Parts: sequence; C-alpha cells; structure tokens
Amino acid sequence: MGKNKFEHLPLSTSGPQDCALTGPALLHTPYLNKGTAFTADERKNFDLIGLLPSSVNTLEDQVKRAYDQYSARRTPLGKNTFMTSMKEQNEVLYYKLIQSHLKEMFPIIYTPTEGEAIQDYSRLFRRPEGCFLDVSMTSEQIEQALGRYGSEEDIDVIACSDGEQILGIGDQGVGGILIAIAKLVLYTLCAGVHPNRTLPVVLDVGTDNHELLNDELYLGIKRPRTRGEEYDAFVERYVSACRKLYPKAYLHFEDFGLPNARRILDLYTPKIACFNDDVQGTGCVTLAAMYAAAHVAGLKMGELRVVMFGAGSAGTGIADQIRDAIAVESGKSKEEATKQIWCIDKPGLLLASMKDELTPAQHPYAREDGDKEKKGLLDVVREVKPHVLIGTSTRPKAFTKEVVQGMAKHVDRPIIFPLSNPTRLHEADPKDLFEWTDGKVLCATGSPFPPVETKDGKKREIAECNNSTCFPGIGLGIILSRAKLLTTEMLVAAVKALAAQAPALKDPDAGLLPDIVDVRDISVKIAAGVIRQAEKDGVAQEKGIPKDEGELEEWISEQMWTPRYRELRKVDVEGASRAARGEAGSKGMERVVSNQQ
Ligand SMILES: NC(=O)C1=CN([C@@H]2O[C@H](COP(=O)(O)OP(=O)(O)OC[C@H]3O[C@@H](n4cnc5c(N)ncnc54)[C@H](O)[C@@H]3O)[C@@H](O)[C@H]2O)C=CC1
Ligand SMILES: CC(=O)C(=O)O
Ligand SMILES: [Mg+2]
Repeated sequence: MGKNKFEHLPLSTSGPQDCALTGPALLHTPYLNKGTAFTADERKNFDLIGLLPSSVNTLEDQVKRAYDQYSARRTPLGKNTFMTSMKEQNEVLYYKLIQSHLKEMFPIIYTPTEGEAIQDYSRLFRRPEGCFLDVSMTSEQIEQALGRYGSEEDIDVIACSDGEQILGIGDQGVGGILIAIAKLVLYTLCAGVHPNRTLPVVLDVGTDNHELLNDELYLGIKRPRTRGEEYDAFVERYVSACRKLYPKAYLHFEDFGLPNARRILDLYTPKIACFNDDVQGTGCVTLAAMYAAAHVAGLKMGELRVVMFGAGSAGTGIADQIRDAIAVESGKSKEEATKQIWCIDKPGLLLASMKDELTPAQHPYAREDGDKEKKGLLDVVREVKPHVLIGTSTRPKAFTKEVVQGMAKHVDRPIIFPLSNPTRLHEADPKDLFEWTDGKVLCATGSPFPPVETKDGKKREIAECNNSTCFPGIGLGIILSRAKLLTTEMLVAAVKALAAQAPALKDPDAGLLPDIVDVRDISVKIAAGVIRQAEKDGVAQEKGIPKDEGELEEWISEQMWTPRYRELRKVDVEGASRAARGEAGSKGMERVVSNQQ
C-alpha cells in the first residue's frame, strides 16, 4: 500500500502501532490485546509463547466466535454484560463485533438495554471503569483523580453525568458513570474517536432515589442530592481541573437534571468548548428529521405549527433550535418564530401566568394569549392544529388515538416524533401512529423500532431520532479542529450536514434520518461541516486543516480510529508514549482480564 498523504498526523492509525508491553501485561491491556490473533512473530517478539493456544485466528474468526457466545446469552441484559466484559478484554474485537452486527447490537449497548444496566449498576458491578468524583473532593483530589488518565495531549473528550436524569429513568446516582461510558463508546463506534483518548466521569453528588438510598449495595454517596452553591462549586472544581489538565479536550455533559442541565451549559458555553447532548444533540437531530419531514409534506419551516409535549432539557433544547430555524428560513424575528411553538409540561400548556413555576428555558414559550384555564394536550391539538408533535415527556402512550386523529383531521401529513427513552416510555408506538393516520404519519422515534408494514403492503422504516446520530460527528469536528468554543453556527452546520443525508429527500417513503449503519460516513459529513464553520467563526485552533473540500474528508477519515489489528512495533518501556503502554485515556488503570463470558 502506498503511503497515505495524511499518515504523518498524530491521530493517524495507518502503519504500525508502538507497543511497550510484553507477556501477560500485553494480554491484559484491552487497547493492545489481540488474543488469539497475535501472529507467530508477535508471539515470539512480545513474549507470548505458551500464553495462547497455538492456532492463530483472524479478527473475522474471533468475531464469529464472539458472536456465537453473545447469541447464547438469552436476555438483552445478559448480552449487555457480555459486551461489557468483551470491552475489558479486547477493544478492537469489541468494536469490530458491534460494527459487524450494528443494528442488532446498538440497542444492547445503548438505549434501551443500557438503561437497565444503569438501573442495576450497584448489583451488576464487577469492576470500575471511568473516574468517580464525589462532591466532598477538593480541587487537589479532583486533579489527582483526573490526572491519572494521561498528560495534556492524551485526552480529546471528557463525558460526564451527575446521574440525575438518566435517559427517561430519572435519578440513578453513581450509576450515571455508565451513560458517560456508553456515550464515549458511541463516539468511537460512530465517529472513530480514539477509544484511549476518551475519559468517562461521574459527578457523585448523592441521590434523591429512595430505592438506591435504601439499598445496602448501592455504591454511590448515600445522601440526598447536593444542590445550590455547594453543587455549583463542585462542578466548577471539576471543569477547572479538566481545563488545567487537558486543555485541548472538550467537555460533554449528559443526563443532568432539569434544574442544572441548561444552566451549566449556559454558564460554560462562552468559556470552553462544551456540549450538552440532551439539549443540543437532541435539538440537532430532531431539527434534521423535521427538515426531511417538512420536505416530504411539502411544507416550509416558516409555516409550521409545532407542539412540544414535555418541556424539559430535551424539549426546550429542541424548541430553541426549531425557533431559530423558523426565524432564519422565514425572515421572522425570534419572538415571532417562538409563537409558532406551543410547549406543554405537567401543568398543561405553558402560560405567562405560571411564571413562578417555569424554568428560564421555558419562559420564552409561556403564552400570554387566551384564557388562563389549564389546557392539556388534546385541547391544544384541537385548538392549534399543529403540523408537528414532539414528545420528550417520559409519559408513555400520551399520544392517544384521539390526539393523533385530532391532528390528522387538519393536516395531510402529521409529523409525530415520540422521543422519550427507553422504549417503554415512548409517547406512542409507530405501528399505532400508522394505523390511526391511514399511513400518513411522518414518524421518528427516540429508541429503535422495527419497520411498520402499512395496509398497502409497504414496509416503512422508522428513523431513529436519537442524538447518537449526530453528537459523535459534532464531537469529531470539535476535536479535529481543536475548537476553543462550540458556537451555535457550528451546530447549525451539523444539522444541515445531517439533514442533507436523509433518505426521505430522495424517496418519500424512506426514513427521515440516515440509517445507523451509515453512521460513520454521516459523521464525516457532520464533522466537515462543523470544522468549516469553526474556521469561519474563528474558533478553530488547528492549523493543518486542508482548504480543499475533498481533501478535508480524507483528512478527517484518516484520523478516525477503526477496529482492525495493526502490526505491533516493539518499543522500550523507557520513554514510550502512554498509548504504547496502553495507558492513555480511560484505559489508564491497571487491568486484569476477566473471564465472565
Ligand atoms: N431521542 C433522544 O435523542 C433523546 C430523548 N430524550 C428523552 O426525553 C425524555 C426527557 O428527557 P429530558 O428532557 O432530559 O428530561 P427532563 O426531566 O429535563 O424533562 C422532562 C419534562 O417532561 C415533563 N413531564 C413529565 N411528565 C409529564 C406529563 N405527564 N405531561 C407533560 N410533561 C411532562 C417534566 O416536567 C419535564 O419538564 C427522556 O425520556 C429522555 O430519554 C432525551 C434526550 C435525547
Ligand atoms: C438519548 C439520550 O440522550 C437520552 O435519552 O437521554
Ligand atoms: Mg441523554
């Protein structure tokens, strides 16, 4: 193979991989371990003779064996545990296995099954992964804990959760570490972010979940959640430590509770490159799906009437992005665009008269108009006649037949996105939506659903409208451009790149978002859009970004980690890079091979 033009880049994974480990230490380091795929030469050179059976497997052989073992697990949670164990043994095999069975395994390693694993975290616990910070820790202790994962150049992204609003299953305390881990797995799987350059963190501030507090095996701090100044000061100590130790890493916030998610995002957005996936990632993917739906329905953004059911972090994040898109596309002011969005939460339609109960993010959507009586979803749908109905409420089956048919009476193609996760919390089942609307619905869901067969015998794919379709590509763009901030315009660029890939633009019966199997290609496009916008906004710090568009995609692809075995090149432990010692990033801890298959 000829030399690749971008092979010299530090993140390139072309060519051999330096390795400073030998013998059992090498076998026990998941980032470098190849198991039965170590070649005869490698076994000799790396002191592995006698530590492995004599046959040498290919990665494909190993995938086949691992898949058979995986398939023998009877429950989704059993499969999830198997995959966790696999990740602790051999990372290339772990990612290759998922890539080879992506559609089947995505719901196992992510929503909905990961939600079950998080709920059972303290019971299923075998060994720690990630960094556990608790609210009593001083700045020095936080720095010491985070500092174990590498030096300044070693980390690209740090994902953290305080565990208060995990998926739709609420407060899971210290179990929140697993959502940080799962999101980082998706960065690698979907966008080729290097797995040993990521760092998962849980901010343990206690829990208000009584079941956990009363569980003798619960592993987090057993006290009610810390709030107020003490909480804010802890988050500040965490963010400052990240900045000091890993100034090039960007910070991903996941599944924070309603009182904190938006507030923290707004506080740090002007200061550092940071991202809240529930607010911004969900907003991006939903807007992209809406563009495709509006295209199929023959509607312009400027004329859409939108009802948001559940106006929390995700709901208001989506509403803001829709509002901005309406304003830009139609030339209306933001205030005018806001009037096209009706937000409903527990007390009903948000009204100005409720101002004391509303969060700052809800305020702009509180309506002055009309009477002050409480209005539920059905009343609002009847009155507003929306084109679009989006659910982020965690209230299962809230989109009843009456609501859906009420909507379908007034619009030709009702656009309905039940986005609550996990699956059992969806506001509606796509099958019902198709039945109740005579197949007219344009639908996308937060967790994966099987295709629906409509009366005319057509199979309709249900797009998965989950932030996982876009946050990995956004992250890749931030990492490669070394953006010092994440601007609103960079998010808009991500939406445009994603929306342009929607299959429904070519075939109105196809999905509103690209299929997850194409996610790596989609991530390249999203990253390219984000990088170009970062340059325009003057926040890109990377100097080597190619000017030519074709070259840019090549440059991005070359720096994406791919699960394949690279030839190992022996280097001395003395002076070896952390990667060569399998030590950088979240894999910095000493590891022991677990045999829990
Ligand atoms: N598909 C995706 O990519 C994403 C989906 N989500 C899902 O959205 C849901 C909400 O997540 P967050 O916004 O982070 O939580 P959140 O707690 O910030 O917001 C939920 C909101 O729904 C409201 N709500 C609860 N019951 C309601 C009811 N009966 N009627 C009307 N409103 C009600 C709550 O008061 C709250 O304001 C979760 O199920 C989550 O899994 C969240 C982020 C991304
Ligand atoms: C998908 C996601 O981020 C959530 O449900 O919270
Ligand atoms: Mg989330």
